Amino acid sequence: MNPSATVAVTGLTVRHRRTVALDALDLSLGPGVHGLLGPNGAGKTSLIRVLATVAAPSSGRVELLGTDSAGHGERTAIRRRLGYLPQEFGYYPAFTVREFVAYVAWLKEVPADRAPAAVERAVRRVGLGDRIDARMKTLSGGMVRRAGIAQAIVNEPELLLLDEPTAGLDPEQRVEFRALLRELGTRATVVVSTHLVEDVAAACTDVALIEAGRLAFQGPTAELVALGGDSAEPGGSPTSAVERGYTTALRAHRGPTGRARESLR
Ligand SMILES: Nc1ncnc2c1ncn2[C@@H]1O[C@H](COP(=O)(O)OP(=O)(O)OP(=O)(O)O)[C@@H](O)[C@H]1O
Repeated sequence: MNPSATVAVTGLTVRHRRTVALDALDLSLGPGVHGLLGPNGAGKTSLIRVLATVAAPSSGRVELLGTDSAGHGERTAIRRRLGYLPQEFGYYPAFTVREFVAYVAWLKEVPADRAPAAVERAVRRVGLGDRIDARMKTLSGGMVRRAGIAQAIVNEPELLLLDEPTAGLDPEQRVEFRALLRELGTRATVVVSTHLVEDVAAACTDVALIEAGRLAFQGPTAELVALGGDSAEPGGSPTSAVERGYTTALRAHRGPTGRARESLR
């Protein structure tokens, strides 16, 4: 396990009643943008929820930002330094975008003298500057998602966890959001769960592919692309190259029986 890792997970098992969502997973991540990929039900949300400290592991060890997250006090300290966008999140519909993001800044203990500027900067960074004083209930679904991203980055987190952040964003916003991700990943450890391979091709330095609660592939995006081999189609796009790598890695992980087995690396 890399000693400089900001996320170090060993033997992580998460069970929901009889379902094993994560099966003794080992994972180590450092700064950069990590695309978290996998089929429906692979365990992506279960993993992000444990990393966000909102769900407890059934067993295993989870070290975040150099601290074991098992202790209550440690979790509180970690939360100040992380940002989290859940797949679905609640908000007071009568809050303005500014109030919504400021409330999270307060929860994260952003110093009061710095909070107003931090809120404005986060809202501007997601392209909602002109709607900062609009009430949440008047926003479109994609705008609510962007407000959700703003609350996740308001404390300049060292660990940023985004569960399907591009769902509902229009194409222009997706392009801008990917640029923001790349910028955030120069300093922070960013984990983005997504089904959109375009997100991975455009914004992720690394990929972790999970299936049936186990790691099927982990490495630089270029390595996943290389696994897919040369394009059969002339002028194949970077997106189709990631798709081929994804499929090849999953098939190798499943083996000839078609069932998941040990990870590739
Ligand atoms: N609250 C729950 N109760 C029971 N089973 C659950 C619960 N949450 C998740 N599961 C199960 O755990 C497994 C992993 O689910 P999880 O949501 O982590 O997958 P995912 O990779 O995020 O899926 P998707 O791509 O569909 O969002 C699935 O089999 C799912 O049905």
